[in-house]
Amino acid sequence: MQLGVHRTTLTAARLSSVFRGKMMNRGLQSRADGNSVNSKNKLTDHEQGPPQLWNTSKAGYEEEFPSLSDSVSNMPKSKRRTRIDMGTHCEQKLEKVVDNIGKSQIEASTSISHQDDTCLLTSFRKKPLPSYSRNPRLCQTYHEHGEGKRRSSFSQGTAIDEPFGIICVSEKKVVDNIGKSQIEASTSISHQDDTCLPTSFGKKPLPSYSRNPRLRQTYHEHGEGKRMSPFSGTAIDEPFDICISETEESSPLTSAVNEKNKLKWVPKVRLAEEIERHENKIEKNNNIEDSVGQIGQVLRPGMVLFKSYIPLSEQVKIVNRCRELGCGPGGFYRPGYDDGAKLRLYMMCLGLDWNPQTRKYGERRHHDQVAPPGIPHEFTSLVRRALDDSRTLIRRVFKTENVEDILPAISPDLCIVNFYTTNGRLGLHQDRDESPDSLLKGFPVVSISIGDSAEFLYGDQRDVDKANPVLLKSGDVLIFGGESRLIFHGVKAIIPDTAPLALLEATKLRPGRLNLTFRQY
Ligand SMILES: O=C(O)CCC(=O)C(=O)O
Ligand SMILES: [Fe+2]
Repeated sequence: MQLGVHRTTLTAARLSSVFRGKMMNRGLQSRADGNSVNSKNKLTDHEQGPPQLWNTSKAGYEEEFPSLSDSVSNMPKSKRRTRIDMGTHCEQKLEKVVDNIGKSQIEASTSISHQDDTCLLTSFRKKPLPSYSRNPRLCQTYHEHGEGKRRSSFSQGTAIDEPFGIICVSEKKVVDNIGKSQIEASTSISHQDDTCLPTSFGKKPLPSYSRNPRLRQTYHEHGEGKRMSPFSGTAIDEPFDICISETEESSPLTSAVNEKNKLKWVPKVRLAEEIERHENKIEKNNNIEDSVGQIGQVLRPGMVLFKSYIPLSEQVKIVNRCRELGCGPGGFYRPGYDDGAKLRLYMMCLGLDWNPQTRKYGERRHHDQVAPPGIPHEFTSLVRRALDDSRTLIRRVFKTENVEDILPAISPDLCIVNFYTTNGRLGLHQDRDESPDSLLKGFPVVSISIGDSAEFLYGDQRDVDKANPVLLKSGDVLIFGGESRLIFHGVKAIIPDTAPLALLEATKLRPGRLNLTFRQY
């Protein structure tokens, strides 16, 4: 296929010059200002050349995660009180429900809409509200409504049965009673499989989530998410745990939700089979099986896929290590933008910090100014091994010794760890925030997948319809460098219930996918 074309028409030297030409066209040549950390923050969109070529990354992410602010800004201000981004499909409509919560009635207007992620817009009048977190019925209703598109409005005296306990409010003010003090809370919950992301609290005395056992518990029951700091919208402690805790595991709510979700997963599993069929077509031309039975495919020059490359035992170690690192301060958090849009994944950086909003690297994490943990040694060895193997594969396929021109070697100094829950995804984008030198040399990105499979897309343009799908399963390693370094790529969907059972048993990894991308700045 693609490879055949390249193999017959492009020599390695020519590939290299074609590649260099492409990079120059992108305006990088004049900005090759070296590798130093000090130069890291110099790259801006503006500097990076014509917007039509470069203005893609953040836009790409956001396109996949439509901003809530548009719908909010069309509302009268008085109604913009609460925003809930559940990030899920909602298949049922929330009906008008009238209820008393404690002694006061509330008025809430809720609207959920999204394409396949759900955005729940809710506004509450400023009547004193007792805690929804103390009303178990609300919580249950919330879960029962599950996923999908919904629009609902609650009129005067409407009942919200509870869920909003860990409620999902982003654009302000839910007035609540917790214990004796009233709080004004602005929270953002956003989930795929039920994530709550409280974002900010007013200055009235407020028991912290982490200090309020009931809230805390609900928070964990709801799954995941990192809370955001009250003032800056940045992540604060209590990071997202990529594994299911023992308490959570035994929670009847968790099992009920999981059971229910399983039914919805069926069509996506079929999708996985379709992708696999497509993949087999590519494999016919480009497969090479090595001595230990690993399949290596050159998808295009500089782009190599190793199926089932990482043994299960090693996958287990990676999950455990990521969990350990990710549970610490500054661990997994859900990145967001000023306008309220959020990425549909959780992220943690190792080696260097990457700020998705500014798209800049730094030696300290943008959210807490602490240096991120280093890349564990065992991760670096795995990357080195995968790169060696891919270069061997390329040498064989291209029958050339100039493998450096096609896929340069790297010593990774940064790793972005993403965790996608089953509703996670990532819009088509280019990885182009590394140093100009790194990009110019085509230093590869080495990507490791663990957990549920992903429908990964890649192509020459930011166009989903023209992109090639490839299924990335647990243990697969994808490498793109050289001529393919600036390929558009993204994660269209996570295919639930596809992670190896043994991995789940050994790690208690949540439903979803762990992805690590290693790069050299
Ligand atoms: O999850 C993946 O496979 C891709 C991740 C990615 O593209 C990124 O982190 O830049
Ligand atoms: Fe990427």
